[in-house]
Parts: sequence; C-alpha cells; structure tokens
Amino acid sequence: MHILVFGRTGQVARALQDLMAAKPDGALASTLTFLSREEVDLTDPQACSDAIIARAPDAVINAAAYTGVDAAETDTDQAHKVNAEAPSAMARACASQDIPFVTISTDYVFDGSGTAPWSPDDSPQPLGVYGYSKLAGEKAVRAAGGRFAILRTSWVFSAYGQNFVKTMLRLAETRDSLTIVGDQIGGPTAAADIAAACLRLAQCLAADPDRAGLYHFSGTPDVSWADFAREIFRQAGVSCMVTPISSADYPTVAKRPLNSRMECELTAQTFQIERPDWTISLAHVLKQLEQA
Ligand SMILES: NC(=O)C1=CN([C@@H]2O[C@H](COP(=O)(O)OP(=O)(O)OC[C@H]3O[C@@H](n4cnc5c(N)ncnc54)[C@H](O)[C@@H]3O)[C@@H](O)[C@H]2O)C=CC1
Repeated sequence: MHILVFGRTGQVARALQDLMAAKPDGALASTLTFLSREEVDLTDPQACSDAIIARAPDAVINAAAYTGVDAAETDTDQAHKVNAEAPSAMARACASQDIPFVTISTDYVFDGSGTAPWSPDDSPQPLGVYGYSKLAGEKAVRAAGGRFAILRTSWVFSAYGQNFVKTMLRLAETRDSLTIVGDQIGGPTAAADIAAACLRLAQCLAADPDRAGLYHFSGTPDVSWADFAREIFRQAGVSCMVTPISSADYPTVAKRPLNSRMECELTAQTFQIERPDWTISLAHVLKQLEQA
C-alpha cells in the first residue's frame, strides 16, 4: 500500500519515518512518501489535491498543520488555509479516488469545561483561532465523505521539533526549580504512537469504508503539565523542583482548555488501538534524545 504523507519535518511525520526505518521491508505493509512544504504548500489547497491526483496513492495521511496556537490568534487567514482549506481539498480529492484519508485534529476544539473525558459525540466549542481552524477542517473533511478518519489527539511529544519534553529538559539545564501549570489536565501522547495509529487507520479504512469517522486518541494516564514535568525529570534523572501554578498565573495569548481528557473507547473498539501508556513512550523518547 502506497501512502502519501503531507508533512516531512513535523513530529508525527518524523515518527512515521522512524516507523518505516525500524521495520524490515514489507513488515509495515506500506510504503510511505513524504511531501515537504517546499513540494506542496498547504496555503495552496489546489496544490494539495493536485498532488494526490498526480501521485495516485492508495491512501493519504495529513501530518502537516499550522500548530502555532498563540501565533494563530493574529495569523487567522494562514491558520484557516492550512488547517481547514487544505484538509478539505485533500479529503475531496481522496473521496473522488475512493482512497482512505487520515487527518489529525486536537483537544483544542473543546472549551475545557468540566472534568469528564470528552467523547467524539460532545459538542466542540474552541477557545481560540487554532481550535476554530482545526474544527473547520474537521467539518470540511466530514462533508467530503468517503473513507476518512479524523484522529483527535493531545499534548504531542517526541524527540523532534518543539515540544514540552524538550522545553523542560532545556530549562532544567539552567534552573533547579520551575513553576508549571497544574490545573490543565490531559493525556500526553507520543508522536510515535500517533504515527502507528494513523497507519492502522489508513490500512483499516482501505479494507472497510464503514469505519470512517471521528476518533479520539491520547496517552494514559491523564495528568497536569506539572505532573508531566515531574515524570520527565524523574525518568531523565534530572533534579529540578516543580511547583504547580494556575493557568491564571501563566497568561498566554490564546486561552488553553483546562480539561483535555479524552474518551478513547470508540477508537479501541473500532480499531483495537488502546490508549498508550505515555510514561513508557516517554522512556523511548528520552533514550532517542540521549542517542542524538
Ligand atoms: N503538537 C501538539 O501538541 C498537538 C498537535 N496536534 C495535531 O497533530 C498534528 C501533528 O502535529 P505535530 O507533528 O506536533 O506538528 P509540527 O508542528 O511538529 O509539524 C507541523 C508540520 O506542518 C508543516 N507545515 C506547516 N505549515 C505548512 C504549510 N503551509 N505547508 C506545508 N506544510 C506546512 C510543518 O513544516 C511541519 O512539518 C497536527 O495536525 C496538529 O494540529 C494535536 C494536538 C496537540
């Protein structure tokens, strides 16, 4: 199965490349081709659908996105193009070819109220432009129909790019104590686990279009950012004291949801993908960083 992936340098795209490299020929049952921003810019939705038609893949994974949550507040047009119009064009092209389309969305489509895990049936109510742009993308992908899967995930970390794990390790090089937000709760999710889930979804949708839909996928257990930081330091053997603070004491341009817990039961039932234990995935990432 030939899978075309939008994105080459992002966390999930790099994790997909790792999966390919780790598996001997044939074991992945898929060949992946990655499209960089230089090859196809997602601000040009027509170029996205043209690339799909021209390359005639068996499935498409969209691992590219405008992920600057704060920057999006003032860069609305760009965020909307990349997160809504581009996936819309990709989904329509895939539906026209009757091939699976897997795209990734976010917990930021929710307003973070309450403490119950969000189910895929709950009504989204984003707090900022980034969440709105991703939600607009979800709606357009659903409207396109076909063999689509939208995989909402949260708190992505890996050995690549910018993420919380790397930020914590960098800060701890010069600090012996940190104040970290303790009232936002969610499931940290390794890019490697998301990559494996995306592949499985693409392969399942190729066999069975009835499994098309919206799914949640996040690491377990749910924790606060402060708890996440403590576990990073514990596993890395770094001595750095973590004091939890409230979101109100750490103002950001875009408001963040307090409750990012996600109900992932439908994903488990439909694809036999369980919530990964992020503490185990974290150990792999720390090892990867150590070897880099
Ligand atoms: N990073 C996180 O904590 C979370 C991410 N997500 C979603 O997961 C998915 C993957 O996220 P990450 O791998 O962390 O993202 P990332 O920020 O590491 O990578 C994004 C990729 O998109 C590409 N890109 C951005 N603008 C582009 C454009 N105009 N044209 C072509 N390519 C462009 C970048 O070059 C990069 O390769 C995204 O859909 C994101 O919205 C969901 C929840 C949390």
